[in-house]
Amino acid sequence: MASSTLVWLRNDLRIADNPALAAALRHEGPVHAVYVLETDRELRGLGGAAKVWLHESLAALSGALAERGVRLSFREGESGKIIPEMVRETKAERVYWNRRYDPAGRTHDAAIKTALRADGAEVASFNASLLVEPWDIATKQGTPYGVFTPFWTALREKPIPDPIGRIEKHEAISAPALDFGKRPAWAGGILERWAIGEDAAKRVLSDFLDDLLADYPNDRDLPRKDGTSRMSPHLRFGEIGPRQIWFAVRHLIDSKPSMASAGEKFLSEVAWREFSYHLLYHRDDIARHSMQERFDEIEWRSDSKALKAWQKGQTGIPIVDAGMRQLWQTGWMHNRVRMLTASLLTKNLLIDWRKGENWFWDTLVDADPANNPASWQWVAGSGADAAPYFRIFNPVTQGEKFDPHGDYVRQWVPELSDVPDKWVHKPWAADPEILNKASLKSGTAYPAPIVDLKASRERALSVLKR
Ligand SMILES: Cc1cc2nc3c(=O)[nH]c(=O)nc-3n(C[C@H](O)[C@H](O)[C@H](O)COP(=O)(O)OP(=O)(O)OC[C@H]3O[C@@H](n4cnc5c(N)ncnc54)[C@H](O)[C@@H]3O)c2cc1C
Repeated sequence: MASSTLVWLRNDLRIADNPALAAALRHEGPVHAVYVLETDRELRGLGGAAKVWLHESLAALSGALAERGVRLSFREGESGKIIPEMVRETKAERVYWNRRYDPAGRTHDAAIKTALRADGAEVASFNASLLVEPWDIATKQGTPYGVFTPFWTALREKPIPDPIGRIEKHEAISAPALDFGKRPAWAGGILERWAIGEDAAKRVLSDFLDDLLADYPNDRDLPRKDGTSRMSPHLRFGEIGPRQIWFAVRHLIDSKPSMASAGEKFLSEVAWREFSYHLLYHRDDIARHSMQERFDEIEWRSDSKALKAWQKGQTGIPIVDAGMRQLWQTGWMHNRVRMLTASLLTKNLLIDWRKGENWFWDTLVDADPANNPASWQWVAGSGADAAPYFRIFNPVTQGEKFDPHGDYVRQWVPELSDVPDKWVHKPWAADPEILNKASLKSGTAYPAPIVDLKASRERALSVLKR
């Protein structure tokens, strides 16, 4: 009987354009796949919302793999032990996986690779999750990029490999039942909102390109509109890869040149993800260390009451509370509002960006090892190519600009449903009668702001400029 191959799945939960899986299926013998929910101490474990997504995604993938003759196993524990065990159990002579790019993950994988090779296995790794490997893109001086725009210019010059076309199939097997344990009670809002898995990812992309891309440059900043792709959790778990997105947009532009500028804008956002991965790969643990060292000297405030109010969407600043409630209920938040909530925490409340990053890590379905810390550091001002420390978002004027009629606020903060547009982003300035009426109607009073926006802005400027 031909020898077997083990595919170790991580952030690549798809059949199409999955180089490790495609390589395994080119061999004749049995192909096994495993996902390990890793508990190794040196690795960052998944957050709660991401785990909910993961389980649904694996359940969908298990069926699709079985149709191609691949049995998926789900294990929880230390991958450093489980992968060699699986190799023994399946008598695999080959082990394939797609790469990850965080420093701890890379060191971990390199050690596993060395141990497996010492035991005689053939081990190979591939690129499933980036357009260009981080070591294949560098400045003229040969150094990594620290600024987005030249990075994007360089990326556009690079040849992007076509997604893998045909994939071999082995004889179908029946899909194994996977045991993920009990689903948390709060998962309902996430499962209601999202269709999860590779087929859903393809549908979401195609609907976005057909219906929303043309208006994306304008609509992407309006939180009430469904004007962005919502591809982020699908990309996070690799239910779709960036090469598939890249070529779908390029083909669309070729067939419909009027879509060129919207298509380019969308691809430039996908390139921000690439840039985050470039930073993740080249910098030292961006979830723990500020990229600009002086930010690790800042005396951040310790204010657990304010942190809790922020997490629960009870700060009294409407657009911030709307965003934090959207996050809690659906596992996702609009990009503009992510910036505003992060700015309130790190600037007005002067709370360490890592506290916010951790909360997002636990509550976002798209919690991404590169995008999350890189974006938090961008807002805090501590990152590469970050907003300068003195750029502090004003959530009132931002709300008035991007949610002019307060539709987004009213959707997530029902206490403000009856507050007129003029006051919806600054209810503290309205006649108390108006607020009393609104809270009587909704049955809950909306809190007063936990921080004075003007005074806290001054405080942030004086602390951050030191
Ligand atoms: C504080 C903060 C935390 C964030 N945390 C995450 C995170 O954990 N995971 C995550 O995927 N994104 C994160 N982002 C970036 C961005 O908000 C999301 O990628 C975007 O809102 C996802 O929605 P979408 O797929 O509809 O985006 P679209 O506008 O449709 O963009 C398409 C894709 O491009 C990428 N992209 C878009 N904007 C950015 C950006 N600013 N930076 C990096 N990549 C981008 C994403 O992969 C996204 O799915 C964060 C932003 C901020 C300000």
